Amino acid sequence: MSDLVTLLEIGTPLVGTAGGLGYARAKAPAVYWSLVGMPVTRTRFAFTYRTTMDVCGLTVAPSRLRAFLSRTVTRSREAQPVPPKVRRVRPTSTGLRVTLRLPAGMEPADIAAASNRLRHAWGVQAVHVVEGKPGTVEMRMTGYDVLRRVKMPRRTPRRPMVIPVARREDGTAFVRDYRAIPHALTLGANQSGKSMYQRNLIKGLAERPIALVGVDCKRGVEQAPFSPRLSALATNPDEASGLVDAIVGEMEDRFDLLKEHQGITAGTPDAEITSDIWGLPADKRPVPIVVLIDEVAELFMVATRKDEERRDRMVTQLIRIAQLSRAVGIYLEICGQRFGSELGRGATMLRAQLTGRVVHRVNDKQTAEMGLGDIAPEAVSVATTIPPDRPGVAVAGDTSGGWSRIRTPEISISEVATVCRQFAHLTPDIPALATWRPIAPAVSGPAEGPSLVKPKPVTE
Ligand SMILES: Nc1ncnc2c1ncn2[C@@H]1O[C@H](COP(=O)(O)OP(=O)(O)OP(=O)(O)O)[C@@H](O)[C@H]1O
Repeated sequence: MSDLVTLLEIGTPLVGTAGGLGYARAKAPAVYWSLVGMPVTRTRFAFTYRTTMDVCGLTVAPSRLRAFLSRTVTRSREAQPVPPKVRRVRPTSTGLRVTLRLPAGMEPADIAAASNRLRHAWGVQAVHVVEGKPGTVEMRMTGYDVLRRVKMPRRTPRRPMVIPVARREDGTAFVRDYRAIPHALTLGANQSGKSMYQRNLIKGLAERPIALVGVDCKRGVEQAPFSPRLSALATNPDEASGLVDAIVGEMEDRFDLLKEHQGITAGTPDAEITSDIWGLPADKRPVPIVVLIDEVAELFMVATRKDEERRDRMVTQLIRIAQLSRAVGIYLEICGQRFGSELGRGATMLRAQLTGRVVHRVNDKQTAEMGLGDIAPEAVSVATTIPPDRPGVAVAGDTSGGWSRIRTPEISISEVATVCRQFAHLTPDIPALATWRPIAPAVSGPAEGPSLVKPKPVTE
């Protein structure tokens, strides 16, 4: 049987030129996988599954009934050890997905512990093990390094508040699901790929009926190109302070709206009382708002006592938003190089509310711990080993303690700016933000006009 596999492996390259196949494998790994790698791996898997699982210690002793049947029907003295039953094998554009039914006495961690041995046995790039329904696991094999040149999967979730941002190393899409994880933090050293991550996110958000608010204290160099799709943009800490106050105002208005609706529904039999905006009728529901804060440390910097007061006030307001705003559809997306107690009062309290974590390459273990230590401690060391020649690679942790390596597709700032212009008609008019004006600069100089605020009618 293994001869047949070897024949396939040797014979296939002989059909074309060996050099040509090597070239295809390096330059177009997805095409190579579909045409060559997948049929070879599938055959190899089918013919070697039982022996591979046996040598990897992934079998259990047969039940008494099986041993009895084996003795009486096949007349063999010894019944074979039993590997997990293969429920389903599904080829994908990046690998093979195999669903296994676990025999009694085996747990998903047993398969996960052997994933490196399995990868070598079947000659694939990686084997990831994901728990399924009780008693089942899915082995996700990838045929090539899907993080080398990233393309998003063709089929990604299409729910309004679920934004595909990057690809996981098991080939699936990494999504930002705002209703499941309202607030998130992205960390990383210089040139590690944080802005690329935000660009991918903004591109996905811009295409949906969601309000985007920017805070970019690098004078707006990252976010100003996206201004046709931003409901407001603050480009220095003073403006940011005013904008955060305006967002708190909007949050309070939305709570009043919810309360008012509860009053109406309380008197109406059969009407559902809701405690968040998603339970409101669509025509009454305010548009969700995502607040994108780039380089958060800038908001904490202080030079004078007056700055310190402003900083403390703004951080308190941000903590209030992070604690309360989920119910009213306001979400925070914060990005920075580090986010620890050294930033100042309130930093760790705010960080604790940002439960979505993505950590790019970092310069020290301490920064990785700031991002992942409290939610996925095993992932801390993984984040410290991201190589500098792979910008955009990051470790995404989730609140269940799980984590995965991800990478965003490369996209230029002008491509995202084009998408923002194309979808500018989705930029909603948010009353509380419409009253916000950038605070006049403290030092004399050309005053920045109120053009930073762009209320626009919603045309859906
Ligand atoms: N996913 C990716 N794939 C390929 N190249 C990437 C990816 N992400 C980032 N890069 C490249 O890495 C470089 C740094 O990316 P980016 O500007 O996003 O990093 P950053 O962390 O925001 O840096 P800084 O903190 O200095 O602003 C850029 O040249 C960018 O093109």
